[in-house]
Amino acid sequence: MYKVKTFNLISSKGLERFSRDKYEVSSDASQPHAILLRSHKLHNEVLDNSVLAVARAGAGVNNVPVADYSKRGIAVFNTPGANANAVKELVLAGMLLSSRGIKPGIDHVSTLHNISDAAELHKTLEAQKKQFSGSELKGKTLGIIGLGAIGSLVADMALALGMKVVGFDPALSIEAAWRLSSEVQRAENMHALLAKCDYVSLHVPAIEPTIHMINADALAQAKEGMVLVNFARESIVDPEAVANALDKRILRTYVCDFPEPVFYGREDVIAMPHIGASTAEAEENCAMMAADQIMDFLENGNIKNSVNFPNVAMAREEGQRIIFANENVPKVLGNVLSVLADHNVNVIDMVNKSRGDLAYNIIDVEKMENGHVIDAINSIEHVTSVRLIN
Ligand SMILES: NC(=O)c1ccc[n+]([C@@H]2O[C@H](COP(=O)([O-])OP(=O)(O)OC[C@H]3O[C@@H](n4cnc5c(N)ncnc54)[C@H](O)[C@@H]3O)[C@@H](O)[C@H]2O)c1
Ligand SMILES: O=C(O)[C@H](O)COP(=O)(O)O
Repeated sequence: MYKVKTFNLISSKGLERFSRDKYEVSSDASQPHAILLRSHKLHNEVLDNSVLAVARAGAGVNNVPVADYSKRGIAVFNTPGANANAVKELVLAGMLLSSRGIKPGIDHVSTLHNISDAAELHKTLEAQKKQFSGSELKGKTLGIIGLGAIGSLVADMALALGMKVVGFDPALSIEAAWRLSSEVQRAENMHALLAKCDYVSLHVPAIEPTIHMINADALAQAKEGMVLVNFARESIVDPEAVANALDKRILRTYVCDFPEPVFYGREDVIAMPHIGASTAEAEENCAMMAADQIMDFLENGNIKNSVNFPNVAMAREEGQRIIFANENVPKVLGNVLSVLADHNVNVIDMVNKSRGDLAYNIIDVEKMENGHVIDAINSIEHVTSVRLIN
């Protein structure tokens, strides 16, 4: 029986993927084989040695200490693109809220509840509505920083609305480049993008090079009156620098999914409670993808959408499967094969792949009589985890 421990509310559509005869899934599982979570922060959790995999039902893995887990041979997964449409739609809402008097207009209407005569109410509203006029998105320029799953959908949406789109992504993958519309203009650097855009939307992961990438220096380059939209992470912007740019009217509005104390009381900040991915569809997509990835990893050792391990998949053969991870240094695979030879174990098929400092291996072998093989592999220098699947 495999045990999966959950944090956060995970969609039942995902939890139902785990068959009850093979899996025990609960928020209080002890000695779990896998963790399934959303935004719960794992940095302060002591993780049982039983854990083989951590799956983030979502995109951002900044709540998971990935580097520490890599050293322990724990595979970390996310669910690329599974919530991208939900975020894209809220980006549109954010841009519309920043451009039209939608929120103040609705608030104003609710203050007129004591006018009981319909004709008088209509007359008052018509007389006052000029305070809530705005401008259109069509014809304006949107800059997108980060053109991955979300950024590329935001680009398509903006082009369909008649906006011009400028993008910046120095780490763009080939796959993401294929997805991108040829109408997206490429900015040479972030400053060039900031200088010419009426709206700028951030879609980068929270990693060392992106922390506070929107700081005082960057905002000094911004086109006056720009709207900054941040559905990525709070740490991508320096909140003090954003507040300062709003004070100086360099920024017209800051739209974000990550409220900060410094923004309270400001009418030029539209802050939402991290609900970019909070749609039934996104929650289901993420949970189902994460559950499938955990099951294929636990049952077959296959890896898809890991953020620290290489993608590896090998069809199952008769016999048994040995799976091990190791530091990516010479001789480890050779030493493991020597152990198998010493114990008279016949190899049927194998795959070895590396990613950065890590290597991952699947070896299918004829059924072994000797129970000490796994212990022997475990004691080889640089092997970080090993297991046997029957
Ligand atoms: N508000 C929410 O609820 C919500 C939901 C989903 C994702 N997110 C956030 O959005 C981020 C992006 O999600 P995604 O699904 O598009 O991820 P993704 O991995 O598909 O795309 C991220 C893109 O950012 C690019 N990038 C990396 N460093 C960069 C840099 N320094 N400058 C410019 N581009 C850079 C990458 O090359 C990649 O193309 C996530 O990491 C997460 O933090 C938030
Ligand atoms: O990175 C993500 O996928 C989002 O921030 C979603 O977070 P959530 O799963 O807590 O809604």
